[in-house]
Amino acid sequence: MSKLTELSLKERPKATNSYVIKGGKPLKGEVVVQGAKNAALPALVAASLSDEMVEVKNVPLELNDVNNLITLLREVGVEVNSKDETTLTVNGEGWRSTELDPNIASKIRHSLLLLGGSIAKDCSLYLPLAGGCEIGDRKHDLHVLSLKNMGHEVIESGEGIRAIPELDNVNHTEIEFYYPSFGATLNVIFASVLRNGKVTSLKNAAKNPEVLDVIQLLEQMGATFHWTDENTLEIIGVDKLNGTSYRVMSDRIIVSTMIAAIAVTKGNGTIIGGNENVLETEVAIWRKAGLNIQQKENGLFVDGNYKIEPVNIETKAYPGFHTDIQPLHAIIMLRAKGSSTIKETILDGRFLYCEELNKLGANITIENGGFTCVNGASGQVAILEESSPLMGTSNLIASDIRGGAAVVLAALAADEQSEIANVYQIERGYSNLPELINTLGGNVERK
Ligand SMILES: CC(=O)N[C@H]1[C@@H](OP(=O)(O)OP(=O)(O)OC[C@H]2O[C@@H](n3ccc(=O)[nH]c3=O)[C@H](O)[C@@H]2O)O[C@H](CO)[C@@H](O)[C@@H]1O
Ligand SMILES: C=C(OP(=O)(O)O)C(=O)O
Repeated sequence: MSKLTELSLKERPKATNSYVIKGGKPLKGEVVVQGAKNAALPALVAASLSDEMVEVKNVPLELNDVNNLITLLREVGVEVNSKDETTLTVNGEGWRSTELDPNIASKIRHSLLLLGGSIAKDCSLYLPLAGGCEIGDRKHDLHVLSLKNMGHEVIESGEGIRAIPELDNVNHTEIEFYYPSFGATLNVIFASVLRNGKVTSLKNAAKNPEVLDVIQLLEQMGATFHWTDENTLEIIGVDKLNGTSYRVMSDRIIVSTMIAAIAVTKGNGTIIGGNENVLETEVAIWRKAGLNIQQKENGLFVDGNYKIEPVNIETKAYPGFHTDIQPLHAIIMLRAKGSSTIKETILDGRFLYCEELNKLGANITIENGGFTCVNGASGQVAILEESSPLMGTSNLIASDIRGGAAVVLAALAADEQSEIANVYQIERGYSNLPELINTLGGNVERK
């Protein structure tokens, strides 16, 4: 078993600054997607709640966010080792009270989950403000209020959050969310699973596939959950969690990325590991738009060589249209005959990528939608009109993970060459986007 040391991290290939994309070719063939970042990150925190070794398989180990979380877990005393290219072993016996390094904690959103983790392990934690994609005001009030409701001390300052477990105060707790926050649901779960004999009831819990994946891992570790109605999750605390081995689900956002890549280049191919059960709303919309998408035994087959009709969408909590997938949907709509709209109701800053698409010749305007987003900011609508064929350009910028990936896909559909900078953002969520695209016959080079 090799240890992921600082040295081995330094020995990783030199960071890529930009991608050079030569467009104009239909993507064809078969491609395999990696494990889901947004399931793997919480799975690693869940695994750290046991004092025994938990093996987590199908972890996208090359991702910047995964490496940052591993560093933070080690800072709090958790032992994390690599077993092979996609498997980590985690042992949480050494959890200790810590103040986390702001340089790392502030780079990722899911550093927030260490709050629930540390409380579960009866350790105090100072967490500098979490980061992640800059896609609007990303609030954390539900995280803080829930932990306080459970009886713990949580002190906020402008720079960070300090959580101090008060396990003697803990009793049965009822919590209700005004919105099914993904991260806050996980924090409630983590802070509750080890409260032996105590029940936490969470109304309006997030039920997205990544949360259900983590629940499945925790059940395998001996945790007890019960859905008392469609949206209320009861967590019945146990006194210990055992070691196990678990495989993280495939990344449904990368599956969607490859669907959009095939669609915008009018190609066809199979995305191995694709499962329409976790993309029901999105796949139904894309079929309505005209894509031929078929579930096969080994994945999703997509034929993009059809006329695309405009379809209007609105992002919503699962099972609604996923906000992370709307930039990829926009790429499919670039081919539509007629205008379409995207209403973003969850995060107010998610349309930065549209400016980059316009540099390639797209015809998108952003309007104030006259509604309020989940985070309280005023909401926007993107209006996508038909445009002339796209033309490559060299001054593209990746603003965030999914917006950045969307711009790469648009450049694939453009004539001539493009270059996109700031791909660190893309590589927080896609370790091998150029390789995935090149496997299908595309041409994306790292620079
Ligand atoms: C690492 C990870 O898995 N990130 C995903 C997760 O982020 P994250 O866990 O941050 O997303 P949430 O579901 O918590 O947030 C969604 C919305 O709720 C608001 N909110 C959230 C918490 C809170 O305490 N108060 C509050 O108002 C946020 O500002 C945002 O407007 O879900 C997002 C929404 O599907 C995705 O875009 C991210 O890819
Ligand atoms: C927004 C995302 O991630 P994060 O919450 O980590 O910024 C994402 O995965 O698209």
